[in-house]
Amino acid sequence: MTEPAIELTGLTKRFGSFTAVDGLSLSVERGEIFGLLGPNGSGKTTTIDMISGLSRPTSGSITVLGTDVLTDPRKIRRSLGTVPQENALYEELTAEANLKFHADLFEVPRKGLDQKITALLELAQLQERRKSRVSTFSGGMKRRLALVRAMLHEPELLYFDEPTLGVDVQSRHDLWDRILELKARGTTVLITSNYLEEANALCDRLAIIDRGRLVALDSPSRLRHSFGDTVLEMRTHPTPGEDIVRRVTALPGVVSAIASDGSLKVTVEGGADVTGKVVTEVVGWTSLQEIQSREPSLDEVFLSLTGKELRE
Ligand SMILES: Nc1ncnc2c1ncn2[C@@H]1O[C@H](COP(=O)(O)OP(=O)(O)OP(=O)(O)O)[C@@H](O)[C@H]1O
Repeated sequence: MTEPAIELTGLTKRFGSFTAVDGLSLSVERGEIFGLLGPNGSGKTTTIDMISGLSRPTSGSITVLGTDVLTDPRKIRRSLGTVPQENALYEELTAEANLKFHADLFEVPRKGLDQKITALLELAQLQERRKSRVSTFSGGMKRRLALVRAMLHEPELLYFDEPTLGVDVQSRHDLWDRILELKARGTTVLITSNYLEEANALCDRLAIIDRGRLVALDSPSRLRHSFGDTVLEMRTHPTPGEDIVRRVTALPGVVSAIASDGSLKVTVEGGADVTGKVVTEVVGWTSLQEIQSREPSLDEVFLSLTGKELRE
């Protein structure tokens, strides 16, 4: 069996008496898109810095593509492509010059470089803008260029920090397609994101971390269903009081019930049977004007696990 792309065991980082990453153990399989999610300050960047060999753990171990990061951080940097949040492109240079500059930095052989740049600009859908200055690009175009620049030295593992932060909806979908294409070519992709819809659309598996600890790790769909099967959104008049919320919460199969502003949101497990009981209880106490049922969202799972919204 091939070893995982990344394996963290008991990874811990302390800054003085503050523990930023606290005994984190997980593995990222080769060829998957893996998302690291957590509220602000939960330890994502600190974890990535340790995986990239930029910062030393206080304790624990990290293996990347079979190599111990602590003994050979230079090797890791060569097998890792990184797309930082701020792109770090040279705005006054053309797209092509940016790629050539990076190729020199990573000692990419000159032979075949032009063809490689052409192929990457095609992947980024920027072939027509090869000779344009980056300062004339939209946010999405810059993000796509930064992505293919990180692929120049053909890394097996790509780290993408907040892939679509600050880009418009159309560009977001383009970027997602590019990332999925890289996965189809066999690249392992690690992303950090504050955007749950993105994590849902892209990731095979997600790790949710809070205060430096792993609180959940699974596929987006299994994470959603670990929280309940169905969310019932009910519009009522008047807003249900605490006593109704308590009664509904006590029903078998009810995971949670929250009342606010003329509505009651109930998460249930167990389908129509439970829904019927919830409705009977609610109509006994207040007037039910509308009911909708849907799948739980990742935001709700995240909130229930960490007590915080992901985007603050
Ligand atoms: N060099 C440092 N010295 C002291 N504390 C630090 C240092 N670097 C990070 N921290 C603290 O460690 C915690 C985790 O920070 P980190 O940047 O890893 O979080 P994050 O999950 O990446 O947050 P964000 O989503 O805001 O980028 C924070 O409380 C931060 O203040």
